[in-house]
Amino acid sequence: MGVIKLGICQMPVTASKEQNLSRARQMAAEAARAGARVVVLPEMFNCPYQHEFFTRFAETCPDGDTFRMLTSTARELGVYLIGGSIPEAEDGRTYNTCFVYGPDGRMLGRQRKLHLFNIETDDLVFRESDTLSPGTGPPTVFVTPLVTFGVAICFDLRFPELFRDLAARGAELIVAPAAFNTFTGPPHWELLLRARAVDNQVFVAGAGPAWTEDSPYPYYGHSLVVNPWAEVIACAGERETVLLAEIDLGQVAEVRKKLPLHRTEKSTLIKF
Ligand SMILES: O=C(O)CCC(=O)C(=O)O
Repeated sequence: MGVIKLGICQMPVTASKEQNLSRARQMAAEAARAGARVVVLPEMFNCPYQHEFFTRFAETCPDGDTFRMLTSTARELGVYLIGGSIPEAEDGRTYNTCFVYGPDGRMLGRQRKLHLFNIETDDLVFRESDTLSPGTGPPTVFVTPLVTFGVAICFDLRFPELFRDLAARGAELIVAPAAFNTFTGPPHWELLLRARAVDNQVFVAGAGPAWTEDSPYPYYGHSLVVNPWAEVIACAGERETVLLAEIDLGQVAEVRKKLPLHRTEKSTLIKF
């Protein structure tokens, strides 16, 4: 059980795809220079979180500038690159998809967002399902020589059964590329990440875009890494930053030994 360094690129997202790709690459390089072996980008890192951009910026795997950037960055830096998410076009639909690359630049797999973010409050109205389609099928667990991890995208954080499933299938780390906002972020973001960590006794890492004065969306930032005891071990503010965290994977077994939640007998149903 090793200790790995994780780097989260809390980057600004602009209306220029080219600029977003180059910033993602630069920040991933900064994380790798600081020793990160696993680098994470935020949700919709190549595209503003707005409907008109989802279809306009969508790419079909494996062709497109974003795929080329992700594969060459992972290979040149020799890192596992968890490519946040991008709008992915397939069969006339658009998905919110995370593509994951190994240190040799090979794509290891993809994870589509399973639960679409629909919200209607006084502060924020947004319906992802107006333009995007949800992923289907069981979520992927990525088994690598470094770490076994799963990916859940943003709103997926609100569905504990997804995290339980990933943990039950061996994930020691669950990475959540996200784009929380300044309304639901303050009351819910840290709470959700810590809750998913304490439920499942895993590391949880959330990666959001940075807030800027001219952000096209009220990004919350505050990328966060939580250990299996639900303690925050690294936390960003709202601004652009590369957030680094040392992840001691031995803590997963340690915490599970101290508090064996998932080995207890199923409770007996008593009928009165
Ligand atoms: O769940 C929330 O409050 C935010 C979710 C979100 O922004 C997203 O899924 O993109």
